[in-house]
Amino acid sequence: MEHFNVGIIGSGPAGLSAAFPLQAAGQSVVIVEEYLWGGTCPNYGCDPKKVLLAAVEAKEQAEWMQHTGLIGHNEIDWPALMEHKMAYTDPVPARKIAGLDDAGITHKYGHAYFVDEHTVSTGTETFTADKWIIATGARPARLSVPGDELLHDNEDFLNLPKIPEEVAFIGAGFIAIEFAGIAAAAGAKVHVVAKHDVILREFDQDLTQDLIAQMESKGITFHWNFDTAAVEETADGRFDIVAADGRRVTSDMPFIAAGRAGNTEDLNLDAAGVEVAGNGIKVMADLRTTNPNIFAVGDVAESPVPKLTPTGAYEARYVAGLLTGTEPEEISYPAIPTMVYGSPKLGQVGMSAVEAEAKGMRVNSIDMTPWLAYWRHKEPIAKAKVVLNEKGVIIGATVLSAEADELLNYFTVAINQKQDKWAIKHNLYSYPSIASDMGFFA
Ligand SMILES: Cc1cc2nc3c(=O)[nH]c(=O)nc-3n(C[C@H](O)[C@H](O)[C@H](O)COP(=O)(O)OP(=O)(O)OC[C@H]3O[C@@H](n4cnc5c(N)ncnc54)[C@H](O)[C@@H]3O)c2cc1C
Ligand SMILES: NC(=O)c1ccc[n+]([C@@H]2O[C@H](COP(=O)([O-])OP(=O)(O)OC[C@H]3O[C@@H](n4cnc5c(N)ncnc54)[C@H](O)[C@@H]3O)[C@@H](O)[C@H]2O)c1
Repeated sequence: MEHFNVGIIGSGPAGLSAAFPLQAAGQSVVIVEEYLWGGTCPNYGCDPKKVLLAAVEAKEQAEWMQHTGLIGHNEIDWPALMEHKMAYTDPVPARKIAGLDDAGITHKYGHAYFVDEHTVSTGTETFTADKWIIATGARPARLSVPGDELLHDNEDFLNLPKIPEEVAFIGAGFIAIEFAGIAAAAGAKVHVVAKHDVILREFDQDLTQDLIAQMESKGITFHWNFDTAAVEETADGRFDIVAADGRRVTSDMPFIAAGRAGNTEDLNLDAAGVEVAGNGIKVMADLRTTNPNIFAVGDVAESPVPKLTPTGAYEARYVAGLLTGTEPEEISYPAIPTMVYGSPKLGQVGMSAVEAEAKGMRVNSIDMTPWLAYWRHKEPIAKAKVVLNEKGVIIGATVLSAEADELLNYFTVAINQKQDKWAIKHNLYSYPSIASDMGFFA
């Protein structure tokens, strides 16, 4: 039986982000993966979504600029766009394995489960390690209603060979809003089936109203307060999502986008003394599980941060540092930007405007549509709400715009570096650009 200093279960952004620094620090490392090397984000999550979004963004920009220097109508050629996406995603697993080989990290393929607190098996091979890191990620949460098995998931959407004429997304969170925008731009008739009367409940509900209006203007239909009771196949081979009150949403392909559940069940955690809590694995302030020799990071860890690629990778690097003596006994997180890649994009970092207003703090609400960076594309909507403390230091920002992802990163740096308006103006940025407007916010 092979023995390692550290074993890692799962090769997503979290698992891989632990493996490399541990190996570089002289630890012997084994990493086990049961499906696609690289995990959710690069294979069937963030990255393929953003490849598809490139065509959506180009199409939208061209539409805004009709008769302002551009003429002619662009359409998304879905099969060609999918081929473009595959050219990015298909090589991912092999590239990840090559990276592990280059670093000399042992990698094993198979479903890993605990035999005891130091021993993990894939059924065909068994290894021991002094410490284990669980980085098994999450999967789509399912509905316990009749017909749930008829629903497709994020991986199916991101691999669709052709875009159906009519699609429906159950859920009103990140995935439903992002995929609805992509499907609508690709020519599908789109339904968003929302359990309540809000979307993206963790975001500014003033700006989500603008986002809803933008989505409706693209023909997306919202079905509010829709309590899904069943999914049924119709006589003509289509699918009905049926509400408890009898309403029906019919489409060619219904998708589930109702949150994610941590992959905890098939790990035989009891054998290792690891407890689950809520939607994942219970962790302490140093990301140790209830077994001090076993850690959990990323989507599967019930840590108090949004479940995103950067947060998972950050937790993994922290544990690697903790195990090699370079990190303290408690993790502390920097400001975490969250970004919904909708049409337009909506992102938030630091203190929200709602929280700031409740505390009587200063919030600058800014309409950026006349600003050069937005006006030149004729962007229909571009708004920011910026929270400043009593010293004029930016402590929070929410942005709604096609450019929100890049702008939010500058706010994130400003918040982490506690930049006041003088510090912000002390940076020189290429002009004119999204960044060169930073001085206007403080
Ligand atoms: C559609 C979609 C879009 C997203 N977009 C974004 C985005 O734009 N930005 C962002 O920051 N985040 C985004 N996310 C979230 C992001 O993908 C996750 O937060 C991130 O992948 C979590 O990394 P992880 O390593 O914890 O888990 P994962 O990436 O899920 O990796 C876990 C790995 O563990 C493997 N595994 C599980 N159980 C076992 C086992 N028993 N044995 C062996 N292997 C096992 C799995 O096969 C998987 O490869 C998106 C997610 C989805 C679904
Ligand atoms: N841009 C990004 O960073 C990004 C993009 C996609 C996914 N993600 C990650 O993946 C996670 C999963 O995305 P998601 O959109 O599935 O989840 P989510 O948590 O963002 O939203 C879940 C939605 O499903 C709804 N819902 C819950 N139970 C329901 C039910 N029984 N019937 C109908 N609706 C129900 C909720 O009201 C909510 O609107 C995100 O929370 C995020 O961590 C991130």
